[in-house]
Amino acid sequence: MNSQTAEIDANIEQERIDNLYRRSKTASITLLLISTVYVLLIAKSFPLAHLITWYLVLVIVLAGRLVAAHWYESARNRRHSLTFWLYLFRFGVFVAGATVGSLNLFFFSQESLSFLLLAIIFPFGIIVGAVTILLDFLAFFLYVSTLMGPVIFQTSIAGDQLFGGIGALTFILVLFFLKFSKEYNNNFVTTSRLRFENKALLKNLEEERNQLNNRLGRIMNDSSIEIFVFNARTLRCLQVNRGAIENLGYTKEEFAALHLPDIFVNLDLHSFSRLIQPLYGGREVVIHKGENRRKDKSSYPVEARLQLSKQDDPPIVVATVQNISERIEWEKKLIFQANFDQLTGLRNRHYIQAYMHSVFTRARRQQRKVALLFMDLDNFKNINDTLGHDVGDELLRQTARRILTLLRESDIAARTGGDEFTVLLENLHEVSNAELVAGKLVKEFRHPFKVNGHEVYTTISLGISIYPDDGSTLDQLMKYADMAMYQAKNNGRNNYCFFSHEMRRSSEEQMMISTHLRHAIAREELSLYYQPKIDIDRSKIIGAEALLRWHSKDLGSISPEIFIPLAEQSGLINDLGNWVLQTACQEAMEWEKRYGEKLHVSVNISPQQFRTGILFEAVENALSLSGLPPERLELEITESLLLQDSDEPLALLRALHENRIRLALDDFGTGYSSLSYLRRFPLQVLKIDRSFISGLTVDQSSCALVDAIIAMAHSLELELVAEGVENENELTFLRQRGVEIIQGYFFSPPLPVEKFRTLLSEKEETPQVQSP
Ligand SMILES: Nc1nc2c(ncn2[C@@H]2O[C@@H]3COP(=O)(O)O[C@H]4[C@@H](O)[C@H](n5cnc6c(=O)[nH]c(N)nc65)O[C@@H]4COP(=O)(O)O[C@H]3[C@H]2O)c(=O)[nH]1
Repeated sequence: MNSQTAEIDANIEQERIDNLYRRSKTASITLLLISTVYVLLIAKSFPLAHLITWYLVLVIVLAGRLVAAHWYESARNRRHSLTFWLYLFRFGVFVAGATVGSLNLFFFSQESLSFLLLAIIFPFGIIVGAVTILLDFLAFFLYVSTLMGPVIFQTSIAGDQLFGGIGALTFILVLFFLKFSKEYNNNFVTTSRLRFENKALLKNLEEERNQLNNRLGRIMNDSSIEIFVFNARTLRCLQVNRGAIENLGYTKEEFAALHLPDIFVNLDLHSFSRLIQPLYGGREVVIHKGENRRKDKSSYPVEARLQLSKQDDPPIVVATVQNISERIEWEKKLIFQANFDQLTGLRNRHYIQAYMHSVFTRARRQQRKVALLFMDLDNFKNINDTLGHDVGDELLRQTARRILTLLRESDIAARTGGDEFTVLLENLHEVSNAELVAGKLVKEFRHPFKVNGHEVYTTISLGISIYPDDGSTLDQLMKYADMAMYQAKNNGRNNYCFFSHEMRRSSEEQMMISTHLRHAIAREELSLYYQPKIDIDRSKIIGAEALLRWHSKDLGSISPEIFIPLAEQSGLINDLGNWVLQTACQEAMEWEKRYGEKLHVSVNISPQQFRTGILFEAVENALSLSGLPPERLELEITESLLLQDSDEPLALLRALHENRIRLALDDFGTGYSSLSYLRRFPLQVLKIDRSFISGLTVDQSSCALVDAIIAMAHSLELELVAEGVENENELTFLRQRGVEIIQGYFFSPPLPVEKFRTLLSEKEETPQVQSP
């Protein structure tokens, strides 16, 4: 039995005994009254002295019970145990029952039936009352047996059948009363138990709730969050937790004199009432972001959750307040990270994207234009690769500063990519204003940068698009400015260019051509033409240059001068280049097989093919597939490749040279032709560009230049090829200066495979001018 059950049992016992003693007073007095009446009723039939004696005994017994009840009430639990009081009560009941019952023992008459009924009804009446009063079965049993025992005894010994019958009936009724009392007592115990158990349960719940409240109270009090309780009407501060005291610097007593506006900056009675209005309408919480003022008048940002308790009178507002300084700092950092470029501190692409909407709206409203200037550093990649990333980063930082010095405050500059910068010029009256800024920017970048001890030269190419003339979305404007920038680059870099719709058309056209070009190999639309190279002295074809042709089934014939740059831009040049290498090598082997001619074949190689690093493998592959000896393959490279800062092309050219592949420098004289790089690179052939050849007969300077190139080639022991020879005069000029190999329309244009084969099969000493 656990302590709670024992306690409940003790409580039930206590209640039962309380009940017994409490009711015993009334019961005793009632019994005295009934007995008095009864004695008076039978006084005539029995000696009076006996009856008075009995009556006195009864009075004494009942007085004893009253004293016992009084004694219990005044001294219960203090001096004696419950068992003592129960025994005492049972004893009292026994004595009282025996006293009353003895009446029928001593004063019984068999003369009259009415006496008999009276003698039975009298104790029965008492028992009926006792059933509900005597909540102790043993006490009831003692009472009933002592009360009724004498009557049953007297009737059973009377010898009269009727008397005997009544006695028997009385006995049965006594048994019934005993059973009833037993059940009544059990009921009492059960109901009391239930009641005490419920009470204990409620007490437990209450204790738990108090514990929880205490714990919550403690936690709330110790929390760093500030908690304020205000009178909702007067806004007087009623209660605060430790967090509030510590954060605001007031004492508890000082708080008691404060009102909400003393703590919450910018919240007076009126604005606060408006703020908490929804709480009266049923909303649970109102969130208020503002500032709290400390005692020293400093303030800090807070987020307050306001809740209303309408049950209190007057209603109270509980404000749970959190210092959000750190959160705001984080938010600021996040906003910065999301919108600003970490390296340069300029805005980033995300910012521009988010900002553009309002820029367009403003421009529409004010009927002004917006210019988007898009630029990149012309040789940033080289600087980064050769001088390192630290220099690259610093250069970008200085670029940002340089851009900012030229802009007005209302202009927006952003870094929108690696070395890409975007400038937004709002509020333009004239498009020419944008041109002015663009011109200043380009000019500014002509001055060198001082970066980590290096003097770095970098120019910018800049494209401009205009809202709303060129486009109405940021994507369009960016795309068009980008196109314009590429145009600026094509125009020779270091300048700016406005977007034009012509540009867009040509860009769309280029896009379309690129798309078709992607499928050109698979659709077998490509072919190679071969232009013979003639050894003038021997009047003999000594080789041929392979020139790519594309006849698109959808677009018709497209010049290599159009599709080769597109292939270079899109990266397709590698696939095309590999195809050219394989086809040309195989064809050169065909010439040998068919006509016994061991001619060399020249293939043009784009600088892009050098960048990917797969050229060497592609050359090896073409040679091994065709079986062409490497010394009969000539690769024509352009000057721009040799001008690259990187050592990669040089290493590759050396590797090709070591593998006995011939290397020719194409278009010599058009770029920065210089002796130094001619010496550095393992070249065997120099091709004089056709622009000089065509100028030979008309222009003295071309003659001088060609003379110089020839002298240079001879001094370096390089083989010379003059391309674009179109007439006798040019041929004579070149022959006189010792140029041995000629290529040009004068002898033959580039020919399709079959025609070139026919040319070879004819084996004419000097080929005649032919048409393709
Ligand atoms: N006016 C005139 N032109 C003459 C004469 N003789 C030859 N030509 C043309 O001059 C160009 C010579 O090729 P290129 O300078 O390498 O210039 C080539 C070359 O840079 C590029 N290209 C052609 N095929 C390929 C290729 O397979 N790969 C690469 N990477 N580029 C190629 O396309 C350019 C143009 O090629 P084509 O249109 O075939 O133009 C060819 C040829 O048809 C002449 O007497 N007078």
